Amino acid sequence: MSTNLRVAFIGAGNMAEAMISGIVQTGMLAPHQIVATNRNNEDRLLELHNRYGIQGIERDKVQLSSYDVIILAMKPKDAENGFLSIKDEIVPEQVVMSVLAGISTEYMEEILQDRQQVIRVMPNTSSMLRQSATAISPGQHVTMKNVNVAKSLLACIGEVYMIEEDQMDLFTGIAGSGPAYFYYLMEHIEKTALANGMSAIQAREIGAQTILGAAKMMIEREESPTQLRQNVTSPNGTTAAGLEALAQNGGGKAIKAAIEGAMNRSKEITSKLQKITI
Ligand SMILES: NC(=O)C1=CN([C@@H]2O[C@H](COP(=O)(O)OP(=O)(O)OC[C@H]3O[C@@H](n4cnc5c(N)ncnc54)[C@H](OP(=O)(O)O)[C@@H]3O)[C@@H](O)[C@H]2O)C=CC1
Ligand SMILES: O=C(O)[C@@H]1CCC=N1
Repeated sequence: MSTNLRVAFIGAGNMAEAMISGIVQTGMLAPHQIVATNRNNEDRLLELHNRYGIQGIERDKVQLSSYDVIILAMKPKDAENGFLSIKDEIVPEQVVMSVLAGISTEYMEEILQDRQQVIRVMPNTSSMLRQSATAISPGQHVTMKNVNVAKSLLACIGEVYMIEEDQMDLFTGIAGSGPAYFYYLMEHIEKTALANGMSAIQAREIGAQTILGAAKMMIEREESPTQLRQNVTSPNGTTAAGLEALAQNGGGKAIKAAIEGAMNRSKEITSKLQKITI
């Protein structure tokens, strides 16, 4: 499905690129319907233009009034500057999405004012291959039409989940930050494989295929993860030995700590920013 929608990314880093890559692949928007801008890295704007055909334009040359959707994608520490920099150029009919961790719709509405339509979004970098798990929480002034626009735009980058905003920190801990936990796991798989004589190329391919296969089983089969794990585990076999070593080394606790660590950091960002604005 193609549309006339025009989308502006304010912030042109890793997350913006992953989303642009996914959106352009679907053909829902032609590249010229997308602009990306940043603070001052012109080489990066040219790079995105060369890779995806989108417009990469310096901030002061982007006419925000001609875009339907504005997606903020700078770091949370730059949120205040970022939001204030668009405030006087937008109207409430436009929808402002933010992918910033810890930035609430309340913060966005307060800083932008005028009953601005806002949506908090948490994608992940698997957007690059259209495999993101993306959450959205609409603000209080956004129309159902624009929620649907957001859903169909974000469907270009993977699965979309509409969640209550009080679950957004947890979602961030599981899915926004989540790919990094699997990359970390993979780094250790590779390291161990190399230390035991396997080539780096083989280790990467075999480790990734194993993670992919397990993920597909969890998506396509009805058995619980516990059942799927038990199906791999023969009594007194190799998996039992591996799982025992994992438990003895705090594997489960480490996963819980990782998710809660990220979740708590998201909450901390929210409360620190509230202190700045109030
Ligand atoms: N990376 C990830 O996996 C995910 C990230 N996010 C969120 O996405 C956001 C961006 O992360 P990421 O892409 O990794 O960060 P990057 O550091 O890669 O990119 C940040 C971008 O923001 C730009 N920028 C900063 N301030 C402004 C401003 N005032 N106006 C316009 N552009 C500005 C920077 O421009 P310049 O280089 O010119 O300074 C840069 O292009 C974060 O808030 C993060 O929480 C959400 C989900 C996943
Ligand atoms: O690390 C971060 O803060 C961002 C948000 C989720 C993933 N990356």
